Amino acid sequence: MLSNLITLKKSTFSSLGRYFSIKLPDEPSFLEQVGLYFDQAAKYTDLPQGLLKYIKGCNVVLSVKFPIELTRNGKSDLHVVEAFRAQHSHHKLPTKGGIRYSEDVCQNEVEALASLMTFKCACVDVPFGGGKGGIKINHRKFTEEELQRITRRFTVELLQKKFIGPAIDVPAPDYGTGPREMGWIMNTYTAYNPDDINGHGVVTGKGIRQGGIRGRAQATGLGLYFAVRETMKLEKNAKSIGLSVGLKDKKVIVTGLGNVGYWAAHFFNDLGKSKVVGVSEWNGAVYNPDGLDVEALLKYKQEHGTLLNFPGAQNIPNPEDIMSMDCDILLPCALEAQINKTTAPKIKAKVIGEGANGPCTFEGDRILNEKGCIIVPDLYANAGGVTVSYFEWLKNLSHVRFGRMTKKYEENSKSILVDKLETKFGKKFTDREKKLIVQGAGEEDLVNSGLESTMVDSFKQIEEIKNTQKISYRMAAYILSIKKIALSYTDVGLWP
Ligand SMILES: NC(=O)C1=CN([C@@H]2O[C@H](COP(=O)(O)OP(=O)(O)OC[C@H]3O[C@@H](n4cnc5c(N)ncnc54)[C@H](OP(=O)(O)O)[C@@H]3O)[C@@H](O)[C@H]2O)C=CC1
Ligand SMILES: O=C(O)CCC(=O)C(=O)O
Repeated sequence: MLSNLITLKKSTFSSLGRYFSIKLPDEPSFLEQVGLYFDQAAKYTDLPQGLLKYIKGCNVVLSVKFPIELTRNGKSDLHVVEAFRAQHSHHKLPTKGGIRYSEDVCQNEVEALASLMTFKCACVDVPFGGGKGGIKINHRKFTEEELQRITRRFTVELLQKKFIGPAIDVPAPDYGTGPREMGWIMNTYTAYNPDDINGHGVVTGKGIRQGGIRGRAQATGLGLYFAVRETMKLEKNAKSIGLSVGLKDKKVIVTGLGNVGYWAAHFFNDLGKSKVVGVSEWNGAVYNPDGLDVEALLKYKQEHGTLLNFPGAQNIPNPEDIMSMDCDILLPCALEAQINKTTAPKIKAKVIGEGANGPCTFEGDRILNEKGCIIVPDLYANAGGVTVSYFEWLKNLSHVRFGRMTKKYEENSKSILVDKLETKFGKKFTDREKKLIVQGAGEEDLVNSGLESTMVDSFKQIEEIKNTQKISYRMAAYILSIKKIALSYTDVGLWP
């Protein structure tokens, strides 16, 4: 079956599913928007048109419909579930990308998201092709048991079509999914493939007990923090938007207090010493110009199911309105197209850090650039998640936790060094100093350091192209990615 799919590259299997994503009035679809960015960037390369066309298009898309038995109001009936998985590029394998649960899921959306995954992985040197999947459901309307049956059934559909496996295609969390869903997928895969010793590597973003990695949950938010931190470190950037260098005391608004949004808010507060003044959710937003207590806000959301009426904050009933409130940095961390032709002119932020995929439409991006905003683009800014997913996959293939073989050895040898230094200089370190110097790196330390180094190195590569060509960060990131993907094809040539 896989060989069939591969020979039918560039075709799609969806005659059944809804094709188009939510179309804003007068704006192209999500997939067309990614195509427009790609075409704009491609003009800065001297790559042949045929190769560019191949890199741009989505290789294969699987569209399935399957039945689930549901009981509603005491009556049992079949409910038909629609789901998709797109593999945009096989220039590196496995393909990689999240699975989202949302009522807006459609073929156009998963293709757009899968292509962003290809460019994202290339941008930060993560050796995967791009993939993305989605189940068209409102996860809030199903019980945990029903969600489990839907997830496991979709996994079986993927298995039957050879669309999943540690060497083929490796899903991860996205909007509406998390470690729980990844655990169900892994358990279903390993039940059908008990002889696959690398079975745990079939998904990333799993819970730690299921073979997940410490630091994955935080990774996208932390990566977003590193990305914006690097951008605001540069004096020329800060000057161009009339702000001081750095993140300290900058007013931040976050849309979506989910996995990406919460951790981004946490790190901007904690590490950046910024002030989170506004946060939105799908059913409302809250604003406080003196700063919100992010940890208390998350607890409030978990207890009340809403952010509204959070003590000391002003309610903003329409979540979209939060984007036009006063702030320096806006972090869109919910769904795509939030910043568009209508909302972009009202935005007061000078810096946009794209935690979500595709939060700015092509027109929204044009308007913000015209206003002089700095946009740290999705394909770089939210790449922390897939970077740490790569580390998790490596952990699963090597069957050992990072740091397990080295931590104690490092501690012993550094203790000897500290003792020698104390004897030589006749002075003692304090217990705290000693602990800091001696402690060996554990899994989370190594993950965070690998993530920071990835985000810093990629920023330098993007910055160099930006300066040479005098273009936006988005264009520079696309050019960087397109050139890397092209090289992986031209290095080996075409076969057969
Ligand atoms: N998870 C990851 O590692 C990565 C995710 N991304 C992207 O980040 C974005 C968010 O993903 P993730 O954080 O994982 O998803 P989550 O499901 O964890 O969080 C999304 C949050 O957005 C809220 N929300 C929904 N609609 C709106 C709205 N109209 N306005 C404001 N908030 C809204 C949701 O509310 P509620 O909880 O009530 O549903 C939820 O809290 C997506 O675009 C995803 O593709 C990108 C890279 C990696
Ligand atoms: O962690 C991954 O594999 C992918 C995360 C993701 O879906 C994304 O970056 O959009």
